[in-house]
Amino acid sequence: MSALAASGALPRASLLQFHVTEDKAVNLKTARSKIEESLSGGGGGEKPKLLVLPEVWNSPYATSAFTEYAEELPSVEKGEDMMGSESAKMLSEAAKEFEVFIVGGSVPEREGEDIYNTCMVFNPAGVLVAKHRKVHLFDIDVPGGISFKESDTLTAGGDLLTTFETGDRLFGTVGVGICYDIRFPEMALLLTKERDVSMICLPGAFNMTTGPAHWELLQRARAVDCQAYVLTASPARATDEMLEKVKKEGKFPPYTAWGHSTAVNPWGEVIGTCNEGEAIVEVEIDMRKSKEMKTNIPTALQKRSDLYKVDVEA
Ligand SMILES: O=C(O)CCC(=O)C(=O)O
Repeated sequence: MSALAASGALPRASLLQFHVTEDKAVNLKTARSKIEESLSGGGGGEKPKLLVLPEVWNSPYATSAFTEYAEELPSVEKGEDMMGSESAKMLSEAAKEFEVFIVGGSVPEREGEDIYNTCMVFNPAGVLVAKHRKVHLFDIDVPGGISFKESDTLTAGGDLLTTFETGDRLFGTVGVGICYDIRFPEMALLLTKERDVSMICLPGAFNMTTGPAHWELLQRARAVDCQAYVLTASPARATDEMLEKVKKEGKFPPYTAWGHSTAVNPWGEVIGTCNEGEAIVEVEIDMRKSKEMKTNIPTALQKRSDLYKVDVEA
């Protein structure tokens, strides 16, 4: 039995769901205060060791806003050089101060002429350890439902598999995707096949059409496909009053997020979730459950690669 099991102390992770406004300074302040709140340890128990923030938390979720709010972000290779990015600086400082892994939701990133939807991950020393640029852009048109075209302003990332290491006493190898990426089982399957992830974190911002139908379903599906935990964090849904204000005074079209930040275990069970308002969802993670599933139902070994392949280009 591992020391972890003997002490009974399983590591915890928290999903931070909060409102996003048109005011970047306010968004930075909100995110920082939610990080602090999630680690204030009211119950006297173990503090979470990993936090997940929502997709696009420093800017309105509007294609017309991304260029204006975009920041040049550091690269993993450049370590602590934050390139003057306020968002990277805040996340790095908070990770270091509170000694916690932060999967920093996503923010619009500028590199040359291109704008990406990018997730940065900081380790408890405040070092950038992973960066994922959304690979599958959210371009859909559901008549009578939702039309959105991220590719109007965003460029898709070219690196499919993003992971970081937390060690076997925490969450093992963790994969990262962003929102629409969750619809592509091949990506999740490759995270398992190539990197043997125990957990996949996906900041997201589903909507009122696909949210009720697919948000939880996709998370449970990916958890069972990959035999891993799936953690998502969404912005809180704007209240009617907030939406009215944006419609009257706002610069960008309003976006109504589904909310419902959720954690699913490798068995496919929802172990933590919330409604549409601001929330902090804290869950226990037992990465041995992922290993157990992979041993007990060894689908990875039973694939008929003679008949079909899920493959990644080097
Ligand atoms: O897949 C969906 O239905 C929603 C995706 C989305 O909102 C996003 O990628 O930002």
